[in-house]
Amino acid sequence: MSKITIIGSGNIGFSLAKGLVTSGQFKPDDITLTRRSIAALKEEAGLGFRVSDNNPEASSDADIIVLAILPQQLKKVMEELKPVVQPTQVIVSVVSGVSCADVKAILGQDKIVVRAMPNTAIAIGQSMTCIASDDAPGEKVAVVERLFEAVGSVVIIQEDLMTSATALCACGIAFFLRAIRAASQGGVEIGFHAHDALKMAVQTAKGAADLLLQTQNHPEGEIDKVTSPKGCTIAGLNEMEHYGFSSAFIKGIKLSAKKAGGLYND
Ligand SMILES: NC(=O)C1=CN([C@@H]2O[C@H](COP(=O)(O)OP(=O)(O)OC[C@H]3O[C@@H](n4cnc5c(N)ncnc54)[C@H](O)[C@@H]3O)[C@@H](O)[C@H]2O)C=CC1
Ligand SMILES: O=C(O)[C@@H]1CCC=N1
Repeated sequence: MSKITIIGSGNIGFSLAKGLVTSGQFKPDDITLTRRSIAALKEEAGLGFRVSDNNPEASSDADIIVLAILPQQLKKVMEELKPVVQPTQVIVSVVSGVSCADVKAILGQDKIVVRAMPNTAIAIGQSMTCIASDDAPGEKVAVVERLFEAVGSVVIIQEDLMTSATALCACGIAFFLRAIRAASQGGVEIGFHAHDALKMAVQTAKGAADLLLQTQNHPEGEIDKVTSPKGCTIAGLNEMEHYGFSSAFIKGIKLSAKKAGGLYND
């Protein structure tokens, strides 16, 4: 069983830790979570995770070190870790906009660095995680692939597509959540109590996603099955398109991708 240290128990770091335990492949005791203050790690400690406010100490005996801090916090943390990180350890960075070369520039060219871009559904084993490395595919990348397969789906991509993956998948979960909220707000306007409207919108979204996952059909093919001629679905869809629904989604994803690429030196 690997020992994992997650530097930065924030939204994604803690979600990853919870997902790994829920997967049954790790015990809380196998995972160390760090923050700048121990007092901020009360919830983590209560769940049985190891906790620390000392990044070098927490990383020294880990098989896998996950960097899960903000891009702006990374340089300082890497300087702290530099004296302890070994070439036998696998460093996984989930930090947006920071390349493997950026990490190696501080931690050393002999280090194994793999980038991973998960989303917060990792907490329930439903992440879409993209993985990239600037090294030739090998056993260490396979280790990271298996780690993230325990908590969702994995696609291995070229490193230059990592900011695009950030926008589509990591930011993307927020975009779909906002779409669900909008649907539920529409539901309230047409007569449902908020909690019913939300439940209906959530299950409808889940059904749409599962339909595509299970049939592998194209969304437009499934939409064609819903839009009866002269019917109410096509009327609603076209009204949304007149107001720029698809265009707004595409523009949002493009802006997120642009922003994701520039966060390290922000
Ligand atoms: N939130 C998300 O859905 C995703 C975030 N990411 C990336 O993950 C990274 C973290 O993002 P979030 O979790 O959203 O941010 P966050 O702010 O929730 O988490 C960062 C954590 O790092 C801790 N931290 C700060 N300085 C530290 C230090 N010196 N030592 C130890 N811990 C320290 C903070 O206390 C905080 O708990 C970012 O680089 C982001 O781009 C990647 C994929 C998804
Ligand atoms: O908003 C952000 O910058 C981070 C990266 C991807 C998801 N959250």
